[in-house]
Amino acid sequence: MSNLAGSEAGGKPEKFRRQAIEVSAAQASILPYAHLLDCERVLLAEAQGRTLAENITAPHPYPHFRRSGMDGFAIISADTKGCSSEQPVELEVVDEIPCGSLPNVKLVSGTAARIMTGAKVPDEADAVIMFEMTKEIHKQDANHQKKKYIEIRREIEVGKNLTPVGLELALGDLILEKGRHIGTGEISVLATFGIHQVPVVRRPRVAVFSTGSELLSVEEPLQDGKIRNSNTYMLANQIREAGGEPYILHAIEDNLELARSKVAAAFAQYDIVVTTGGVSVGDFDIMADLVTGNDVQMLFNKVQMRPGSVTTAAVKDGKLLFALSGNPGACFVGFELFVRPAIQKMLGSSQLFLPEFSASLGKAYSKVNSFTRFVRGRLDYSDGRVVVYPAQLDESSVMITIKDSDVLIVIPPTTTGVHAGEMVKVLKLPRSTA
Ligand SMILES: Nc1nc2c(c(=O)[nH]1)N[C@H]1C(S)=C(S)[C@@H](COP(=O)(O)OP(=O)(O)OC[C@H]3O[C@@H](n4cnc5c(N)ncnc54)[C@H](O)[C@@H]3O)O[C@H]1N2
Ligand code: MOO
Repeated sequence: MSNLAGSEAGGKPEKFRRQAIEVSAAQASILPYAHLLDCERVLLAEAQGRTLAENITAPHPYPHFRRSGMDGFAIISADTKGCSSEQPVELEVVDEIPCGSLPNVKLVSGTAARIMTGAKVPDEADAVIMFEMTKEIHKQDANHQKKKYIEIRREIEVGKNLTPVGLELALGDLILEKGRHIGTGEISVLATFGIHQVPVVRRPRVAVFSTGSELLSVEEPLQDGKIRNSNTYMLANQIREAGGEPYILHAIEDNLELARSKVAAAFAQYDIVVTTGGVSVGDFDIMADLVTGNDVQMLFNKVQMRPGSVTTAAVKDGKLLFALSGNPGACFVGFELFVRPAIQKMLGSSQLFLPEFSASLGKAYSKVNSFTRFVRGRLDYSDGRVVVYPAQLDESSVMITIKDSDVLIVIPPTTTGVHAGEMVKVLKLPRSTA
């Protein structure tokens, strides 16, 4: 279906007269519309990957009791003063303290308590000597009662093998700050402090539309001239990685009015709408017109970047609409640079953008460009240095190298290309282990 409904001023439709803005300006224009979402509580076992909605402070010190670091004997260290192989000291073993139990007997000078790793050390003891450094001796007293002693042949210093109260955290310490992504270490902390209902920010609900009559659904057999809709699934995964909840909706047909009503309906239900394709200047590229309607405020429709120069963003009913390119490489990059920060901001995250670092370029990159390029790349750590290699095929239309990429290499506008060995800025992709 034709889409010649676009506003035509001066002969050419609006979509041909776009003003390319800088990436940072485009990113900044989005953020005021990404509002922090409300808090919900989830079970600890389901908290992985979520974002904390509240500061968590320590409800008790950790550890909260003095703990033995070894299997051995709790002793009063002063009893070992001056002892040696020539002058060993003998202590009577008067108690046995397994993990989880409390001491039964008050220790006095000359006595020791057998104790296991992690058990509470008797208050009177100030050190633990490990089994391997003692010799057990069995004796009978005058009443023929069996008694156990340990022989110690060296001085033991105060505090040896003993973990003090609050070594890791004091009562009231800030343990985890709101906005923090919950990963393995955070889960361990939350479990330690008994926070079994975790306050997290609700995930943004992100609707994904594809456009284009060339698209087949993934279960359909291949047809000549058509391709399967891979971007929708790629985007759904990126949304999940960024902390959002993807909702795959039916494709938008190349019909402007129908598209408008579908997008409007989506905004009633979802926090963000993302589309892929139909954003360039082709006869059936309706997204350009869709973002110029009365009820839609366009933020940008061209960015000084490759791939994805036609990436478009708009606001409708106070919510963000991202119209990403249909070319898989451009769609991928557009999401990471613009949609990810919006999702992260809605989650209250402290890290909105992909983390940046510098690395040496492993292979010359010779393409010239007046716009900044975000080139898919692979990290290599050989010879103790971080080197990045641009993908062999990095065209906007190429899909296959996305799977091999850890990073986006930022190549500034250049007329000469960048030589091997030059330092380049690199953006870490979420899948990266760097
Ligand atoms: N005359 C001009 N033509 C083009 C320009 C231009 O400035 N002037 N820009 C080019 C650039 S750069 C890009 S990038 C593309 C952007 O195109 P669209 O975003 O409008 O996307 P489509 O035309 O719909 O599709 C492009 C390409 O991607 C494939 N595609 C689309 N959707 C999907 C999907 N869901 N899964 C997988 N692949 C998809 C589609 O079949 C096309 O091959 O425009 C250039 N043209
Ligand atoms: O700018 Mo197009 O969006 O990739 O190459």
